[in-house]
Amino acid sequence: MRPINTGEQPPPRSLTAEQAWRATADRLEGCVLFFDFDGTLAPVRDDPTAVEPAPKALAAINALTSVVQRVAIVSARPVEFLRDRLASVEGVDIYGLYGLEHMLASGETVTEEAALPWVPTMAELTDRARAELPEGTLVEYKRLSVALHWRTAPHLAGVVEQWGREQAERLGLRLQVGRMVLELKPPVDRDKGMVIGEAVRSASCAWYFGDDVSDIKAFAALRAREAADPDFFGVCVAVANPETGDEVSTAADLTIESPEALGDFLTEALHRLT
Ligand SMILES: O=P(O)(O)OC[C@H]1O[C@H](O[C@H]2O[C@H](CO)[C@@H](O)[C@H](O)[C@H]2O)[C@H](O)[C@@H](O)[C@@H]1O
Repeated sequence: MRPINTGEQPPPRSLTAEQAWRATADRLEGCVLFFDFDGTLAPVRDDPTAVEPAPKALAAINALTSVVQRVAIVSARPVEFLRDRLASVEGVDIYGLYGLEHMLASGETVTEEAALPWVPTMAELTDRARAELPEGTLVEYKRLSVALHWRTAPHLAGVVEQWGREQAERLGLRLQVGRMVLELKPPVDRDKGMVIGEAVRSASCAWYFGDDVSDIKAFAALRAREAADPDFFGVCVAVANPETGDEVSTAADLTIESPEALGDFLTEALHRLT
């Protein structure tokens, strides 16, 4: 299947973790750490409701919140889900549904107004998907988007993709591919790249950790910020997996083997930065 919404792939550059942490140490007060959730912080599971962040990564993030200026999660999941999974971490900002939702410091969740008229469409689409798609498809309703999963029935990939494309055409929705999933979203201009582009305007340094093609736009936003301001230091980190192939790693500066290995990497980072 042809990838959708992958964004521009920036050229790779040569950077070691050691060099990256050293440059970060010089800019700690203006440094933001961004993390994707599924496949990055949380190991992939068959059941999307059963995932939990890797404990070591979570513990390191908790400690890092008082070392850098800001830590934020940027995910396709709803804010409510992320808030529940990250309940043990204090001081983390949350952007959900590709930035259609975000959580304020007060704890209140704000939804992008342009997306609200699409709530009924998503509910109807969910009902239709559950009625029409073959058994084995997992339909995940997320209020402002619908994810169609085939992880436990890989043979259904083609049928589900075809159905999703037809519905997107019929309803005027946008598509986002992911790891054994196709997501239908409102036609509202909001993606991880836009979230990052806005969030790093006043930062002097930022890291983005991601595993999937939707994260490449976030990488591109860091590259763009760096191109506009040579003093800004951005680091793109891929969390490897066999499903996405090397598309994300190719666009990244550094690659980490798994969410569990991310825990080790962040623990090491804590030692380097404190
Ligand atoms: O932006 P992310 O935080 O990376 O979210 C992307 C999608 O993650 C979830 O699906 C993926 O993880 C599931 C649980 O491990 C797995 O079963 C599924 O195959 C993966 O695609 C989530 O369920 C989706 O809604 C997100 O779009």
